[in-house]
Amino acid sequence: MIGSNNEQIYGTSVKNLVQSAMEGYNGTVFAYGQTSSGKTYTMSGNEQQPGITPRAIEDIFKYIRENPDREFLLRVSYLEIYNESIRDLLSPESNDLRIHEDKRRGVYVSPLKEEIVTTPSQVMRIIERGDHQRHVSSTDFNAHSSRSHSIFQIVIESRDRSSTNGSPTLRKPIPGAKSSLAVRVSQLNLIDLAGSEKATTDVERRKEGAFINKSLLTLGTVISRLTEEKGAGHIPYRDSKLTRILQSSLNGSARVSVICTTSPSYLNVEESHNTLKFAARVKKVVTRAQTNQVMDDKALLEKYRREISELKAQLTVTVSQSGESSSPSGLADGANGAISKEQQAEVEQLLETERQRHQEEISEMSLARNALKERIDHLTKLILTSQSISTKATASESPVVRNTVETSADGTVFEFPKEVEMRLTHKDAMVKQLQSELEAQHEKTLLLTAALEKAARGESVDFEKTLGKTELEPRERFLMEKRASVMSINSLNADGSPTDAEDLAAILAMQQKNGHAPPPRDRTRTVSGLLPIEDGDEDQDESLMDTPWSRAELKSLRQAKRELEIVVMDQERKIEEMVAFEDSDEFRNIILELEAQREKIVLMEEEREGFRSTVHELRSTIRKLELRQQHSGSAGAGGNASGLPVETLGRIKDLEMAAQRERRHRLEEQSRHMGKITSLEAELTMLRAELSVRDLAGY
Ligand SMILES: Nc1ncnc2c1ncn2[C@@H]1O[C@H](COP(=O)(O)OP(=O)(O)OP(=O)(O)O)[C@@H](O)[C@H]1O
Repeated sequence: MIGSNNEQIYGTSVKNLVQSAMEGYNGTVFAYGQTSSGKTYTMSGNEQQPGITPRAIEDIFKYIRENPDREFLLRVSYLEIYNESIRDLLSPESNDLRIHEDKRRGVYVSPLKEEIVTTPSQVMRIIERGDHQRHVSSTDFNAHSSRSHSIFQIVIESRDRSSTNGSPTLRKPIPGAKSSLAVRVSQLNLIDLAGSEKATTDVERRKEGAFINKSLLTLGTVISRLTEEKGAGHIPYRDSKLTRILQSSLNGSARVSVICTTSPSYLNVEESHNTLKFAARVKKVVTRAQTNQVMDDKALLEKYRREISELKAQLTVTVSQSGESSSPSGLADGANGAISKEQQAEVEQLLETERQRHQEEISEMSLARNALKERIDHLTKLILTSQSISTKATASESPVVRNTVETSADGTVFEFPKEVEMRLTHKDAMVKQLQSELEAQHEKTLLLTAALEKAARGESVDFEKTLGKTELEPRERFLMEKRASVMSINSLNADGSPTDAEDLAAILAMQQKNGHAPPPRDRTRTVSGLLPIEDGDEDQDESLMDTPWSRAELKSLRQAKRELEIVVMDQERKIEEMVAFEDSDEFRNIILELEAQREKIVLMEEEREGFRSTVHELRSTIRKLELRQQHSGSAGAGGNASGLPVETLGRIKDLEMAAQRERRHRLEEQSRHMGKITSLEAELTMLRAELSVRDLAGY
């Protein structure tokens, strides 16, 4: 249709076919026409005008939503026929896949990769991935010409939900009634054929053209034979890979829709005429499509359903067994009557062995139970029902479980549950808070050091005030706050983040191996207390993701989280060590001694002051005596040069010498005290250095 829009084409030629495919009829849609006439535009379209493929996918999921009485399983594959060889576009390393034929399935190709899909966006991502692998090149007419035939196939399996009744194995099989558990399997093929051009200058293109022409020529012949009035004789399906693959669709058992595209250009009138002739022939092909009921175990849906019910039955058995295992053993009863001590010890030994065996059995069963649950969840997620699709849609709209989507360098799309990210952010905040508290503590230590240095220099320091400054909160409260911080981190662990004591122990062991300080002895107890192992944590994480989750990515997130926990523990340890050091007798003794020294210095200062005033007094006495002597000398009295009596002079000399001796003694004493303060200070510095080295080694 020239200039027609994709919505119109889909509505008139494809919508009903998709509906039939959902009801169990095979369906094939292909776009046929010369190069650059709009085949790819019709099949894929663009954002403004989505083509047949995205519209069909939307309708498939809409159908599932609107049919609550059936359950579905969707598988997709994407193939390409290039130069008469078949490649799997979802497994690009594949080369020339073989075509199989059997009575039941007819002619088919087994793709290397068939993906089970649960959302429309997942299907579109798969198509995008396959498109990157397609053979596209520039022709004389089209810069992005498809050089291959592409076949996007959706296998739709469905079954009546009432026939499963939630638990198919509980139903009694009705002898001979095969169809009671019948599954409908249909295929929807969406095919974008390559265009052909008559002439090209490029050798490679000429070879491609020959193959493309061969396939399309055979397609034309097959269609012609199918419409011959006398009834088809030999139909050359085998003459090309394309007709071979389409054999099941073209032989009348499927619904087929052919979209013929023509170029509006006058220059292409001949090709357009050929296309229209092809379209006219195709219109005459009569098909008698019928639904495909599958009764054997080839149907995946049936297989999954059966597997789920078997697993559920196993789970029930495991649960009841574990219940029995955990019930107390009857061995203890009646064994205590009149038995000897040895017998009693033997019974106790037996009980202990029995208890251990039960414990092991219980843990094995719980592992098996988790594995079963996981498999059931996985299979149930793959089976689509109207309810599961709506739940998915609601979940993706919900702001609480919205996922963070990231695309890696190779284009892989990862979806991270927002909750996991939030937990990590919380932990970051906690670690930051602890770090700032550590810094505050460090500042307090600096204040104390400065005060001690001042005291050592002989300056007066108000220790009460300094200590008051550094102890704004009582020590007990400080410790309690630390513990509260750590406990709130633990509670984050407990609310679903998976922790694994063994992994943690391995990380700690690695740290020790790398020469880092081992955790304190009682730390092992704290570790297990800090990191409780929650049964079913993994399940919980799995349940956070209703989209495919990269296990490796999850593992590295868990690892990062555990490393953060270790950092937090180390910080707690450092804080405790610091506080313990400040609480220690060693630290207190140093402070007391410094105080005593300071008091001694103050006393010495006072004494020195006393001496100074004595000397001053003596000097003034001497001065007075000298003046008096001068006065009496002028009055004619005899005596020595100073005019003072000899005893007085001797006494003054003695006093002066005693003062000198005392001064020397005080100075010596003072320097001795100073020496002691310096050595104490050195000792304190050494202790601090040792503490810092231990802290560093702790990282
Ligand atoms: N109905 C249409 N409306 C608007 N643009 C169209 C329409 N059909 C085709 N085009 C444009 O024409 C160009 C060629 O179309 P397209 O690539 O779909 O051709 P093709 O038949 O797939 O070619 P080839 O066989 O070489 O792959 C594209 O740029 C496409 O966007």
